[in-house]
Amino acid sequence: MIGVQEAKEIIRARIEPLAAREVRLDDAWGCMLAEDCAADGDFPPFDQAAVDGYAFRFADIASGALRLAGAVAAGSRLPRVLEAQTAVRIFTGAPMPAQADTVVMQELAKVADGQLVIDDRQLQQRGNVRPQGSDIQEGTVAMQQGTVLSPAAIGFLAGIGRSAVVAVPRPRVCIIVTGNELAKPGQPLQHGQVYESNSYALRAALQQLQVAEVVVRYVGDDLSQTTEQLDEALQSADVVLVSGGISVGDYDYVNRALKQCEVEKQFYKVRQKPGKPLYFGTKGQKPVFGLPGNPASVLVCFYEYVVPALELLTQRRLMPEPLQLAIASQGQKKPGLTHFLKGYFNENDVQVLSAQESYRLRSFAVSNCLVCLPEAMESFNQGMVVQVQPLP
Ligand SMILES: Nc1nc2c(c(=O)[nH]1)N[C@H]1C(S)=C(S)[C@@H](COP(=O)(O)OP(=O)(O)OC[C@H]3O[C@@H](n4cnc5c(N)ncnc54)[C@H](O)[C@@H]3O)O[C@H]1N2
Ligand code: MOO
Repeated sequence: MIGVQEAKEIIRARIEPLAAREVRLDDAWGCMLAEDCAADGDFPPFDQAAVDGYAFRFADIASGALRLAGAVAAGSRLPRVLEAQTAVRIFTGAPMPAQADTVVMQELAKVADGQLVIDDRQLQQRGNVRPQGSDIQEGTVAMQQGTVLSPAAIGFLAGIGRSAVVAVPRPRVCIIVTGNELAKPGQPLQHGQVYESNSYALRAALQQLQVAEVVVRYVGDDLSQTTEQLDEALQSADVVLVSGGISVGDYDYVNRALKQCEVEKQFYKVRQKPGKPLYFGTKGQKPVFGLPGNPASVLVCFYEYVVPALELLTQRRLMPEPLQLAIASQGQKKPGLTHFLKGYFNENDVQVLSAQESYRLRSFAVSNCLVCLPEAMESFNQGMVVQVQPLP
């Protein structure tokens, strides 16, 4: 059995960032750009009217009245040339006619007897025009490698005509839920059954981090079923999480299925509570976690080991920074295992919650952090400073 730090170091050493690939813009939100994106043209692609009003040549105002001659709507594809001493009706986003260089807002102008009367003292040449290339010019870097694509970044890239980018993709995570005793929430329970909750907690935790695409598969306590589902998951997912079946019981088939699927064991069992029978292996580059099935063990192992793995795969920081805080109560602890306790912290201290057993989520459900008590510790006193991992 290995210690927590050693387990974390093995994960750090074995996981490589996901290879960048072409990602459709529709799927690229939250992904990290792996290329500099240069603009293929000028944007805006032509001089545009910035308001609804009238376009004309500024110099013509000095030479007398402007006659209204036609209109240009947004989307108009017919190139137009402005004749001398004329103005055209124009609308926001419409292409400026050649020769026109200024737009007056319709609220500050009127047309009388076919002639434009301007009442805008502030108006200057090129006023109310968005010049071609004023947002970005052809060949310039629109967005740099390493940028995490926000909704606005996705919109910006779409606006310069990109439909795909080379990016570190969102990992596809497959959760395999094992257990004959599991019933779906919402269905009546038979004797001996419990409600299946691990896939719900894991899916929600992954949704909250917004880094992964999640698929859930269910298997009974059966070696061939487990092997078959694991095999398919290894082919379609970037990360495989198995819930339960990793301990030493007669119906715990996950270890054998992992061997049959030629997953290379990197470690099994960690000196920690909860989650002692945690398994980590790799198939090629793909990480596989066997998460001990007790609901609190699954989630503790997710936050302590799977999230760091996702951070390595996606090259993004996902967990909040750990804190050092004074503990608000005293208590005992068995030496020889690192304990991860469900806690609640505020700016002053951290409270260790009751109901720490790994079969129950009651305290976890209202906690905001995990309190990490080191292996050698035997007891803790009020005021002792401990490491606290805030939950996302
Ligand atoms: N002889 C030993 N027995 C056990 C040991 C041990 O070292 N020696 N370790 C214990 C520890 S610690 C844990 S944690 C569990 C881990 O066991 P498994 O990973 O094989 O998990 P299961 O046996 O399948 O389930 C454990 C427990 O959790 C419930 N469970 C499982 N899946 C779900 C789910 N999706 N939703 C809700 N609840 C679930 C399951 O019904 C069991 O009660 O092993 C101990 N035993
Ligand atoms: O470690 Mo198990 O996770 O105690 O229940």
